Amino acid sequence: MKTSKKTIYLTGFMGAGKSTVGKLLAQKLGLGFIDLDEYIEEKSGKTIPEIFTDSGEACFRNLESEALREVSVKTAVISTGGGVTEKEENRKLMKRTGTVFFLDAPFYVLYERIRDDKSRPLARGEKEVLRERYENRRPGYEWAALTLDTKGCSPYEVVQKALQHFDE
Ligand SMILES: Nc1ncnc2c1ncn2[C@@H]1O[C@H](COP(=O)(O)OP(=O)(O)OP(=O)(O)O)[C@@H](O)[C@H]1O
Ligand SMILES: O=C(O)C1=C[C@@H](O)[C@@H](O)[C@H](O)C1
Ligand SMILES: [Mg+2]
Repeated sequence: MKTSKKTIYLTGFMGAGKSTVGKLLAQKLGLGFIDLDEYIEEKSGKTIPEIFTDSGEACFRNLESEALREVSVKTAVISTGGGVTEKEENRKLMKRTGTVFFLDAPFYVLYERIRDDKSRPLARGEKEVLRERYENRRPGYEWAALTLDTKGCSPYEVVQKALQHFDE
């Protein structure tokens, strides 16, 4: 499938490279870049760990959906948070307003990328609980229009793979 749509959503589990790849892809396409997690942090004046600690995951999910609605009118590469695909309303909104990519990798690859980074509240707990979350979320990710396998690829190589899906 080729795309010419100007709003690009990158989805996938924590550590898939959405933020890293999104920034590079936006440069290559000459589009703006929005990182949904950073957008939420700027809007709320709190870091994501602070939001989770002060208000809990359910509150974060509401802020996330609200932020997604706001950015969905932009022409940009939008790197989402790892849990944005959990809600059907978010998946439908992304599909309606842009092209959705799924950055895929096996759990063990992702775990190695995120295990020492404490900025993700949901990645701080037990490895097996995180693996279960990954398995439960896969159908939501697989719902994307385009899947990019990132295993063994550098972020630059993932960008090259993504670019193959765009019209000139
Ligand atoms: N293709 C890749 N190969 C190796 N390391 C990568 C790759 N993509 C990202 N990384 C590294 O993995 C870590 C997580 O990447 P990044 O923050 O982009 O993930 P994310 O998908 O945005 O995660 P989150 O859902 O938590 O926002 C970073 O240290 C980044 O440098
Ligand atoms: O996978 C998730 O649920 C999350 C991923 C991050 O991008 C942040 O949105 C937050 O840490 C939650
Ligand atoms: Mg990110």
